[in-house]
Amino acid sequence: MNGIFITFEGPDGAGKTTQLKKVAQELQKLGHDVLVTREPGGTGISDKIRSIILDPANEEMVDQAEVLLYAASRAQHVHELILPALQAGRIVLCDRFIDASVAYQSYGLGVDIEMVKSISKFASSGLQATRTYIMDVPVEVSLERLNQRAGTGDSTQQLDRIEQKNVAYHSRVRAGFHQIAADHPERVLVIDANRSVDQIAEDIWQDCQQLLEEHISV
Ligand SMILES: Nc1ncnc2c1ncn2[C@@H]1O[C@H](COP(=O)(O)OP(=O)(O)OP(=O)(O)O)[C@@H](O)[C@H]1O
Ligand SMILES: Cc1cn([C@H]2C[C@H](O)[C@@H](COP(=O)(O)O)O2)c(=O)[nH]c1=O
Repeated sequence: MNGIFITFEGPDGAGKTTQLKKVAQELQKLGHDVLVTREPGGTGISDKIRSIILDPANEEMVDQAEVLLYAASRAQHVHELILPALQAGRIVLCDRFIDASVAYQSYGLGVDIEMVKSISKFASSGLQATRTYIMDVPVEVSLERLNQRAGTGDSTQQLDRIEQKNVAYHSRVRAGFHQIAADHPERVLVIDANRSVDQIAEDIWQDCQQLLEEHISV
């Protein structure tokens, strides 16, 4: 496969989308063919599944259904969109991927980690990111950012079913991301996201340039 697969992870409201867009702009300026996508979502079917998962009205959703719905969304996303893009040599920037299932469903909800990994591996046919940036901020900071964003009155930015969970849950998720980074130092870079947008972008872009040098022969 010729393309490069880069994922952005971290707690809700950490600033993933903001940074992903900046990286996409820089890459496009250099003439790279970039695909920006997200999980859950990215395809018609995956987006329909996303709306079921995140709907605050679905409060009775059991953990098993949650794991499988994320996996179903991922399966469609990987096979319909991501793999063809990578095969075509594109750079794929994805807002969340398998690490989110491990952090949220295993560390957050307590679902068996080997089960979550195994279901995710099946869904993605073993696809793994080349590089993952974990945006790390204290939970109070990320939740404050989300609350501020929700306060803008834009109905698409209201807190979803996962974002509405309590601080203890979000703290377990953050700790989960730290553990994932410790388990995969060759792939994962933890970024201090409790800084200005530009400072964070500078760190990520520096690493990205190195990644490009390693993966793209000129
Ligand atoms: N470094 C930063 N400092 C302060 N505010 C920020 C920073 N980065 C992003 N924000 C703001 O915080 C909010 C959340 O940012 P963003 O949507 O990028 O986060 P996210 O991690 O993608 O969120 P979600 O988990 O909902 O996808 C937005 O209102 C954004 O403008
Ligand atoms: C892929 C994936 C995501 N989640 C959670 C993380 C977030 O709370 C939402 C997605 O919303 P975002 O605004 O697009 O970040 O879903 C999860 O729990 N498990 C997953 O596998």
